[in-house]
Amino acid sequence: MTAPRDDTQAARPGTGRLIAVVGPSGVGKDSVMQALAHAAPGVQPVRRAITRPPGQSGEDYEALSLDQFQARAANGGFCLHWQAHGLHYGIPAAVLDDVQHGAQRMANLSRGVLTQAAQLFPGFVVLNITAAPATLAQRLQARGRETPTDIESRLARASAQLDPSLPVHHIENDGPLAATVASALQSLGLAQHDAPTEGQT
Ligand SMILES: Nc1ncnc2c1ncn2[C@@H]1O[C@H](COP(=O)(O)OP(=O)(O)O)[C@@H](O)[C@H]1O
Ligand SMILES: O=P(O)(O)OC[C@H]1O[C@H](OP(=O)(O)OP(=O)(O)O)[C@H](O)[C@@H]1O
Repeated sequence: MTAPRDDTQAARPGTGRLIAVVGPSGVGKDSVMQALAHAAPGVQPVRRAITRPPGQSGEDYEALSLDQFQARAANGGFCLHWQAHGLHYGIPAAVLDDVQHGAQRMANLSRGVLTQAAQLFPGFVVLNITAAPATLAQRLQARGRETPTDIESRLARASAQLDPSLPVHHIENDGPLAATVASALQSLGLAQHDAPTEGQT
C-alpha cells in the first residue's frame, strides 16, 4: 500500500528532483541533511524505513521488523530498498510519486543503489560527502550508536566508489558543519531560494 502524496512538498511537474546524500558512515550525512532542511525548507529529508530497533539516536526513521519490511517490499511499498550493516533500508514509494509531481526531496542512500535511483528519479543528483578516515573513526566513536565491532566494519566500507557517469556534487565535511552546509547549499543551487513563499501551495 502506498501513502498518499504529500502536497505540501509539491511544486510543478518537471521541477522535481531527488538529492541522494551519500558517503561513509560517520561522515555527517544526517547532520548535513538536517541543516539543509533548515536552510532550504522546500527540500525535506525522506523518512526511511529501517529494520533497526526503534528509538536509536540520529535520523528520524520508521522502525520495522524484518517481516514487516519484507511484506512492505513485496507490496510495492518501496521505490528503492537495500541491505547494509545487517539492516534493511527502504525509501517509501510515495517519494517517487512526489518527485515526479515536482517536489524536491533528499534521502540518505547507499552508494550501491545510485545507478538504479538515477534511472528512476527525475532531476537526480548526488551529494557525495567525504572526510578523512581519522575523522570518521572519531565521529563514530563519539556518536556511540554502534558497537566497536560494528564501527570497524563501517570504517572498512568507507571507500566505496561511485559510478563515474552519475551527476555528483562533492563536499568535504572535515571542518565545521556550518561551512559544509554553506558549500552544499551553493553547490546544489539552494543558497538563495527554496524557502517557501507566502501563498505557495
Ligand atoms: N562537521 C562536523 N563537525 C563535528 N562533528 C560532526 C560534523 N558533522 C557531523 N558530526 C558528528 O559526527 C557524528 C556522525 O554524524 P552523522 O550525521 O550521524 O553521520 P552519518 O549520517 O554520515 O553516519 C555525529 O555525532 C555528528 O554530530
Ligand atoms: O553502501 P554504502 O554507501 O556504504 O551505505 C550503506 C548504508 O550506510 C548508511 O546507513 P546508515 O545511515 O544506517 O549508517 P550511517 O549513519 O552510519 O552512515 C547508508 O545510508 C546506507 O544505508
